[in-house]
Amino acid sequence: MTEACHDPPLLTLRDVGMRYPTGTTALVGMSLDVKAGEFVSLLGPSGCGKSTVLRLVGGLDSPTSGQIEHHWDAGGRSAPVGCVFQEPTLLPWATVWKNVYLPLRLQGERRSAARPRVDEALRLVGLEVFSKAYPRELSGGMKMRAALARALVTRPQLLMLDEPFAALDEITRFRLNDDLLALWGKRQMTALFVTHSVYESVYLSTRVVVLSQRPGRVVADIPIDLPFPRGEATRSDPRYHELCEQASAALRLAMGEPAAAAAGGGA
Ligand SMILES: Nc1ncnc2c1ncn2[C@@H]1O[C@H](COP(=O)(O)OP(=O)(O)OP(=O)(O)O)[C@@H](O)[C@H]1O
Repeated sequence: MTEACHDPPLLTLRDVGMRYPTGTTALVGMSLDVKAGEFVSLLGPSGCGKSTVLRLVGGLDSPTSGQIEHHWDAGGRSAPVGCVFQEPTLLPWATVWKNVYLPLRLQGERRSAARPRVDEALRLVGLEVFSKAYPRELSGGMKMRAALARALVTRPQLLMLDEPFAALDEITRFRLNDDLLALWGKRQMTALFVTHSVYESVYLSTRVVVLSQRPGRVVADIPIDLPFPRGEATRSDPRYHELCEQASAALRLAMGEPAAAAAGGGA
């Protein structure tokens, strides 16, 4: 998928700092490029500012220093960003179909015009037969699929995911990892994925970016050269384990542990 990358980067963070009005400095000197077609994971200790990066990129907050540049394609019908959070945050009183339709409805699109895109998003995540179900009738994994469909329905140029599978059991998580990668390949998307899991970050990504303890900044940028498609064979590939060790060592250093411990540690 790295072949799909081209210049200029879709997203550039240049020396970004973020100090909240409460006085907490979440980010200092954070620089990052994300090229079109990449799958970049942000890995870092709890509270280091990973979600803050997503908030800034999504325009929910403005950095207190530095710049964020986007090179969105302004001509097309696709939205700049789509977001998926750890909680699926579906409207409980609306069917799956209406939940997925919501972003288009908010853009003023009529139901009949939106139907093909909503149906397509549901098909992409394998929920087409549950379109009339209510969130309470879905499993945790299915709710997350619905949240993914809602993020995909606007065909975002950058899909941002904030620990989307953290609350799911391991089997469901592995399955959703594979489904997400299949979608990423099919849609030729660009993804920015926040996770605490070294294994998940290496499995999914073309690059793993490790952040320091708060205030967050990039301390390691690890290209993941595992071939696609990824699957069960990837998890037993010695190169996968080597890269997991490398990411794990970088994370331990980021957390202030000495290099010797970092070199020997697991995820
Ligand atoms: N709206 C806010 N107002 C004040 N402080 C905030 C706000 N949002 C986040 N913070 C603080 O900024 C720091 C970074 O938070 P952030 O949620 O970005 O970290 P994170 O790496 O995503 O954490 P986690 O991995 O635990 O989800 C934390 O100390 C947090 O308390």
